[in-house]
Amino acid sequence: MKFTDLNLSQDVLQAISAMGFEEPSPIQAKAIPIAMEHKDMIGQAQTGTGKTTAFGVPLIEQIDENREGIQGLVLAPTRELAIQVAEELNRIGQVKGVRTLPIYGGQDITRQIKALKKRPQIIAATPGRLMDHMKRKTIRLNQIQMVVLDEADEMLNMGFIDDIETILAGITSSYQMMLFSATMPTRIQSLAEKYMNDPEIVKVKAKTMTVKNIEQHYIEIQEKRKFEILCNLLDIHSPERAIVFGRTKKRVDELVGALMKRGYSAEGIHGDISQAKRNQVIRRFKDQTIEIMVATDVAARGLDIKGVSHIYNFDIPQDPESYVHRIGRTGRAGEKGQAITFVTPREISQLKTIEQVTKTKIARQPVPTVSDVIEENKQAAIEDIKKAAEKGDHYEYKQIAENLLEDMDSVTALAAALKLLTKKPDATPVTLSEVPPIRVKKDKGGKKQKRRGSGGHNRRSKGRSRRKYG
Ligand SMILES: Nc1ncnc2c1ncn2[C@@H]1O[C@H](COP(=O)(O)OP(=O)(O)OP(=O)(O)O)[C@@H](O)[C@H]1O
Ligand SMILES: [Mg+2]
Repeated sequence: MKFTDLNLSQDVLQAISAMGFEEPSPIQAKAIPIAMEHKDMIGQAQTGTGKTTAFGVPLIEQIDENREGIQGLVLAPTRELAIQVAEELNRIGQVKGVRTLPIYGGQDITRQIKALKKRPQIIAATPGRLMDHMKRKTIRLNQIQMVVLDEADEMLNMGFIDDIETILAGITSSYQMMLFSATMPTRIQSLAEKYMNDPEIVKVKAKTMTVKNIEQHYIEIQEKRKFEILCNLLDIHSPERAIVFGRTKKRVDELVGALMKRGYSAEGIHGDISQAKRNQVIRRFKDQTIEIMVATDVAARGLDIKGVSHIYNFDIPQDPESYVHRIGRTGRAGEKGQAITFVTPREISQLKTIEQVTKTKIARQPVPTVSDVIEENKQAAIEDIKKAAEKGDHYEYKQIAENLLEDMDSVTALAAALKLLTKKPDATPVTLSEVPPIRVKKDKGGKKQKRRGSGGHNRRSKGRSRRKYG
């Protein structure tokens, strides 16, 4: 199957080819023709398999670029995702001249109002900020023809459902609705169908919910040993880019501090960090100024960052869906990735639930020791020497080396040099607060505790909080 088989306009084909996509991914091949027939649909495919373009192409195709008014609306659960989706839609719409504006909390609203005057045809928004604009009448939803809920199961979860209903009720035109996610629990799917008109379910079937090119392991470990072991793993793996997921905002802050103390380049993202700072962290993570991003679940969904080679679940995720999305930040678009989850002895049943629901076997891995780290560092020192020897710019050391070898044999000299070159694990003392264990109790109706809030930030739960989001 080729993109040219999908009945697309020259403008969109040209944009897709400029994006470097050679052929449609399975979800794109399945979903695009159905969406182009103006049908409501629920699209489900694994993480990192191109769902954004699967809804982006039909969205752009159906926009009349010469008409005023917002015709397309994409809702996303976090600000970073709204920004990212807008970027991708702008790429797809580039040749056709379709403009998408991200609308999200934490950014100066007058700046957004100014940008809205340039008449984007699509907005990619977080619900909270969109509702602000609806109240101020700076965004009108009387021309909407297409609504997409990206991360639909999350958007229809307890924390967002009222906002979604308010937004949908504010749309006065008739529209096509598309829902996308890598996960779609049955409960949410039946709820979703209430908002849609006889939707087509478009699923890319796979044996497991998680992507097969992600190697998955867990390490059973006591709470207080987690940090040492994380450092050992980071030293052994030397990840290109890694995301470390922690359970709470405080946890994330403490982990960033502790990692920095040990000399790692890490920064954090969660809901209490200013949006400007959050955007900066993502930027610095993308350009590799920092190698480690520590995050709450605010970064679990949808984010597409090239070169994320490792995911560390410092704290086990609250539910199987969260696990799928967190580890799905690696192994995207056919790349390989590794995911490691720390499990305390009392959390083993939690791990079993994740394995059952995701139909995945997560292999147990022994706890890496300091001698594993030293072994790895020795190898690294040898590699460094080999590289330096190949480079050949050590002329001025040759005479000293020869002098040295008059006093001792070459093996002794080299062994001593290797010992000096081998990095010692950093043992700078750090302390982390204990986190309370997760509770997976359900309330009487079997529903999740209600989460409230907007734009993926400051989402406070009423009463007992069950799930802490950034
Ligand atoms: N047809 C294609 N050919 C090659 N690469 C593609 C194609 N479509 C999308 N991609 C790339 O694949 C990556 C993942 O795409 P995308 O973010 O849309 O995945 P997703 O299915 O939405 O994942 P998630 O469930 O995590 O949100 C992106 O970097 C995107 O540029
Ligand atoms: Mg996505």
